[in-house]
Amino acid sequence: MARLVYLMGASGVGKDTLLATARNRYPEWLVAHRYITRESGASENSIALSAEEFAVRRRAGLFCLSWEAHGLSYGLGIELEAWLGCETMVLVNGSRRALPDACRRFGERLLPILITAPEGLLRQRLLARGRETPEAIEARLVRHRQLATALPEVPRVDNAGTPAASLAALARLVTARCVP
Ligand SMILES: Nc1ncnc2c1ncn2[C@@H]1O[C@H](COP(=O)(O)OP(=O)(O)O)[C@@H](O)[C@H]1O
Ligand SMILES: O=P(O)(O)OC[C@H]1O[C@H](OP(=O)(O)OP(=O)(O)O)[C@H](O)[C@@H]1O
Repeated sequence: MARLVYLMGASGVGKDTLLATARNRYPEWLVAHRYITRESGASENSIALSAEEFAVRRRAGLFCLSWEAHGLSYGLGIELEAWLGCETMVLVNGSRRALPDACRRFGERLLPILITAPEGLLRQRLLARGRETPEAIEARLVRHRQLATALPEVPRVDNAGTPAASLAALARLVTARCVP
């Protein structure tokens, strides 16, 4: 069965970096791009849309999943469902708050995984990434604190170490849950 590996975790925890590492090591894993109402950052490969463009596409049903966070809109395109239809494994950078919608849309094909790192490291990484202002970074950490103890039942990958170590942990999880 095709699976949608749905990575979640605080902003700055390293989801996009892990996806880029995965894409490099496992070209057969399809990493889906996101549509976001901001420019793409260096550690990701997202498609920038204006708020108006995003709204038009949402109304037209072009997103299989969309959510709002940090004053921005995020969407995953319906193309992803065609990819799943080809019995491929698809990986996405998702939202914890959008997980119930993802479960409804993808059912048993969904494999949710929480990426974790201590808050001090998140702040350090967000500051080093330099995409947001210090105020916006603090707001992201506040959102994270509200969600820090959420989803105790979801399998986790600790990303306090190297991307290579996290990729190995992710691959073990995916193999255990997805390979018959
Ligand atoms: N395992 C890691 N070790 C050190 N730095 C990392 C690691 N993972 C990510 N980073 C760095 O942390 C910052 C945030 O990572 P990013 O992948 O953009 O996070 P997210 O997609 O979860 O917001 C980036 O500058 C990235 O280079
Ligand atoms: O419901 P939450 O789990 O808090 O997630 C909210 C959003 O925040 C993160 O995006 P962000 O713009 O920070 O970019 P990122 O994906 O690079 O972190 C994450 O990827 C989600 O899109």
